[in-house]
Amino acid sequence: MDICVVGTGYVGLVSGVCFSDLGNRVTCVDVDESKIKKLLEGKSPIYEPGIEDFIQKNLNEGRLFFTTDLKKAMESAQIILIAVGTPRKQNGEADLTYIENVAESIGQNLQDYKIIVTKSTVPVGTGKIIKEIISRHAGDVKFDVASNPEFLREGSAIYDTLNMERAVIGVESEKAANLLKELHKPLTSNIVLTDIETAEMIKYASNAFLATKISFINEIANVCELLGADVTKVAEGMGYDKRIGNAFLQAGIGYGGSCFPKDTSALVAIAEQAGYDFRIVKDVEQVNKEQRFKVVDKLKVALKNDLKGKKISILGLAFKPNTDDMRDAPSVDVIPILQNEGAEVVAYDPVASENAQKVIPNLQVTDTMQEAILNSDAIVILTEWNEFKEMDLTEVARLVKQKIIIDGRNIFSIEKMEYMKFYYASIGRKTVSFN
Ligand SMILES: NC(=O)c1ccc[n+]([C@@H]2O[C@H](COP(=O)([O-])OP(=O)(O)OC[C@H]3O[C@@H](n4cnc5c(N)ncnc54)[C@H](O)[C@@H]3O)[C@@H](O)[C@H]2O)c1
Ligand SMILES: O=c1ccn([C@@H]2O[C@H](COP(=O)(O)OP(=O)(O)O[C@H]3O[C@H](CO)[C@@H](O)[C@H](O)[C@H]3O)[C@@H](O)[C@H]2O)c(=O)[nH]1
Repeated sequence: MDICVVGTGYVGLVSGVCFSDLGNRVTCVDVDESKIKKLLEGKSPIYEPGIEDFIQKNLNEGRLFFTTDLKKAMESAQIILIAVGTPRKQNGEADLTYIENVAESIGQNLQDYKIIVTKSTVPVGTGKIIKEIISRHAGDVKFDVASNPEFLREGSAIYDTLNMERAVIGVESEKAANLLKELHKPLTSNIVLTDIETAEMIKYASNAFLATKISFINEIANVCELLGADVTKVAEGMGYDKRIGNAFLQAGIGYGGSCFPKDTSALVAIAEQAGYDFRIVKDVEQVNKEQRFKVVDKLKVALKNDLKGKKISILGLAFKPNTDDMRDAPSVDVIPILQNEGAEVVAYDPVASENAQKVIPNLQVTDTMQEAILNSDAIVILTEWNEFKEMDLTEVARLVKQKIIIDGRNIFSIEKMEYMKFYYASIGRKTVSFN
């Protein structure tokens, strides 16, 4: 098939690259000239393990193209995938400016029948808005709109796409249904065929449910701390029950990233506009907002409320491992508090330092973990990179000034920390103190 993908962020780029690897002819369009220039050189504007090999292979084999020219890109396409951003507005709603602009441009350039598919996460009813905008410009040219929400995770985006658990296809014509089913055939046999509004809702419901699991286990963790129970064991004990499942039960400093925070607040806004008060999701958001500050409280306890002049080593800046994405990362809220309290904050992240310095003022970063923890008064773990899980604690003990670790991601066992004689405060488990 011939596909045009609009937007080369995570979703556009990864779907474009994967569909092209499956033998389709794919042209990816972006208004950002610097991104297209990089992509034409086979370089990825986003950090995603394995993506550059995929880009280069498909560019070389002549199935993958990049351009800033939407008109040219959509000329021979049967399917146009819209994958532009839908960021959060001040009032919590999804901002549809990019979507509406793309719909205008598609309408202005539509010459023959195409299916215009929204992969971006958009409020229920957006498919209708896109259709209206395109119709205004398209004259007599026939087209279909469809919804095909994306479920990939950053850091495992290619794997998630090539091994997708389901494809949700929201359509209003049989022709569109057949073509989109055909497109997804090599990827999954679990195709949920529905109307456009339902498909749009499936995406928000999925993200809000996963966010709910996280806030739920974090509240269990907070109660565990008060009662002396261990949340990691509680999660394990719950997770064997297939009705519950073990995924998304890792307690910590809560969720961040480009999706859960904005999509939960968009769902609250969508419900509100429909006249419904979505109480559970509002509480999920509130719990999550507070959870990231647990590490600050624990650090203050460890350092007896005196952060002034203390060297605090932050390990992990990105919102999760295997990405350099800083959108809604806990580090963005945590680090300025420590700086304001007079601490000397030094941070290390395997890939996100450059992006972090754009959003956290006066952030001092190092090239290695060892430099970051040298003479440290306390280490604070904000992201569970493998490099941190595998750190040599004997070496750490030698480098730091005080053997204090505040772990926002529960990466070490309590037993190991007791054995190594560290002060170790984590989430939802007992604190290991100096004897
Ligand atoms: N990031 C994820 O992991 C993920 C996963 C599933 C769904 N989503 C959803 O997918 C959508 C895209 O997310 P993202 O993280 O890939 O976005 P992003 O913001 O990283 O990238 C969007 C891209 O679209 C480009 N763009 C904007 N207007 C354009 C136009 N008129 N023409 C061409 N290109 C244009 C931008 O320059 C940018 O490169 C969002 O709705 C998001 O909620 C994201
Ligand atoms: O048990 C868990 C699992 C995750 N997280 C946090 O939750 C956030 C989101 O993690 P993850 O879901 O792995 O990353 P995303 O790349 O944001 O992916 C989510 O958001 C995407 C955008 O909508 C969806 O496509 C994916 O299906 C959905 O998992 C991160 O901050 C994680 O640290 C936890 O705190 N505990």
